[in-house]
Amino acid sequence: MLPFKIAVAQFRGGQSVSANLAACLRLMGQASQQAAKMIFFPEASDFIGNPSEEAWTLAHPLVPAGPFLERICTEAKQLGMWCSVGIHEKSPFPGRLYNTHVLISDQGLIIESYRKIHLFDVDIANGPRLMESQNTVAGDELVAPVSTPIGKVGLGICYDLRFPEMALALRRCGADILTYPSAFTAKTGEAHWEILLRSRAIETQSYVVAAAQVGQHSATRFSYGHAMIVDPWGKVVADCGGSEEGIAIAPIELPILERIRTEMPVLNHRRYDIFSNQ
Ligand SMILES: O=C(O)CNC(=O)[C@H](CS)NC(=O)CCC(=O)C(=O)O
Repeated sequence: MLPFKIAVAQFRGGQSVSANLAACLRLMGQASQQAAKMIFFPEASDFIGNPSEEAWTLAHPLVPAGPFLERICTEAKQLGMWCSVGIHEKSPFPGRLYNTHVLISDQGLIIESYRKIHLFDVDIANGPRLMESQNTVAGDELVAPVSTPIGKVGLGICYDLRFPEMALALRRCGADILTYPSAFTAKTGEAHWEILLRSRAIETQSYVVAAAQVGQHSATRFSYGHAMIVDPWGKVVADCGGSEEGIAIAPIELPILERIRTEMPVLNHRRYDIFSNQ
């Protein structure tokens, strides 16, 4: 049997949920034409760059899901395509949201969700100053990798990819594919994005799939793009580039992953007797 193909997507999100939804549906159509079994969308695919009071009114819980997620689920079912998507989820704390990664099956069902555990509170000279925790509540759970037709998918989000202990924990829990829907800043993206993604792939010997926001979202917000797929050897096998909306396709070949893990069994070589597991 041929390996399943997946599509990693990028687009320039904005404040309008309907415009962002239209972009996602366009990209799902393209992925379907190329026979992708699963599509991966960026962090904050529902909206990005809105004032926080407006974000609170636009966000929905997962149950019942809001119109954005409902429509993506319907399309996933119609096309028979699995889907990973980053959205804002309304939290029980007034005015505050979770930054959530949702996994949808080819039956259009929400199979799993993960709330970002590392929040991006940074202040870089001549670079971004973003205080995510001002309107976002951190999740506090790692979610077990999800069985899908392409393999077991471990869920992260954006800034999480800077924390190798999380990637390794997902690998120990059985992940074959690590996913980081993202909205990386231009400055940090240029310096770190590809290196971080390849590092997580090499050290966990897993596929890494990172969908991305791209381009200018608002006067103050610009994302780096380069949505990509990295194979378990650390090779970039798909890259959407730094400017355009689009998808890039690659096959997921689990036999290659198994061979790499067998030939160099780094997981078995870890010295937890010296370096604590925690
Ligand atoms: O708030 C939203 O609506 C969407 N969320 C984001 O854009 C998040 C939090 S501000 N961005 C990142 O985590 C960038 C990380 C990054 O750029 C790095 O680690 O260098």
